[in-house]
Amino acid sequence: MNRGSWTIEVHGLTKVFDSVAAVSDLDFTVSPGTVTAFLGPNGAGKTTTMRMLLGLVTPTSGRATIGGLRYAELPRPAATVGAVLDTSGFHPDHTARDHLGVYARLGGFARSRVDEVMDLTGVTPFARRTTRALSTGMRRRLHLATALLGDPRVLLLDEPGNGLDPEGIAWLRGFLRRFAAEDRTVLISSHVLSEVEQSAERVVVIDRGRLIAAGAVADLYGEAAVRVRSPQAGSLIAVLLTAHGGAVRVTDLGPDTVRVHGLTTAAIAADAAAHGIPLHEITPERPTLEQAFLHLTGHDQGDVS
Ligand SMILES: Nc1ncnc2c1ncn2[C@@H]1O[C@H](COP(=O)(O)OP(=O)(O)OP(=O)(O)O)[C@@H](O)[C@H]1O
Repeated sequence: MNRGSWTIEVHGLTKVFDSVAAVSDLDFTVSPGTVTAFLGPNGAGKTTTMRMLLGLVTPTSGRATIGGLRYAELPRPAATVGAVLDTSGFHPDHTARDHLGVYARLGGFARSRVDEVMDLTGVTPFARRTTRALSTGMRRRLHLATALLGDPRVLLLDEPGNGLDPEGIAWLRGFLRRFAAEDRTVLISSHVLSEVEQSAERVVVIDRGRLIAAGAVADLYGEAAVRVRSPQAGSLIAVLLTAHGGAVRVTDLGPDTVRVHGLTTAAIAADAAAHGIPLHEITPERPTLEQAFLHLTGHDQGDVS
């Protein structure tokens, strides 16, 4: 299978419900081999976009394709795309294993997949419990197991970390990374940014149905800064500005503390040492993804650096 064959492509995608534009002229791609996070505040249009990718909602205009085809055009959609969009829908009297057996039959998947996906997702220890007796985290795992029955090349998960404890989140992170490393395509929506920060390498950020940013997680952070505390902060500023001119920007944070933009910690420390200026603190700073996100979506209170 050639790389890129299961790329998700969204072009000019728009969905208007009555008078509400849930998704507006959205463009992005999600490539195989990486975990991509789909970020946006509540109501941003993430679920609607995923539903359009799965053919559950008809776009008002534009295209949402997987491997160049609309979901309904895929030769074996259930074996190509695994998805967890909502977490209801278990028969309460079925055991976890029964549930997977039913879905394996419905999807035409080998019975052996039931045990395989239970092992993959950690469902095996509660395989014999009825679904009504499962905790939220267990239900999450069972939904994921169901989505994996067809050994899909593409995985779409809506808020997959919801209801998972820290151990579950760490497990999910590792699972998604391993899954993507097999050159599979993974798109996970979230508004819990700290979760995504560690599991996704790429992000697509939307707000009010519109694309805000798309790219590598690292690129979202913007300019790094260095916090410096020195009893001779004034002298240090003079030295830095003389040596580096317009490349440097300095903000006062207090009588002896400044934030320096445009220089590394090593460069600042070297200049300070060369001029005999003592440093009591020198700390690289970068906005958290949370701050970058709030900044990008215009919901912040100002400075993100
Ligand atoms: N079936 C529908 N009918 C009318 N409006 C809808 C429908 N589905 C979604 N919307 C509206 O579309 C907008 C986007 O909703 P959507 O569920 O896609 O956002 P989301 O980013 O997934 O949000 P959340 O993080 O809260 O799940 C919201 O204003 C929502 O009220």
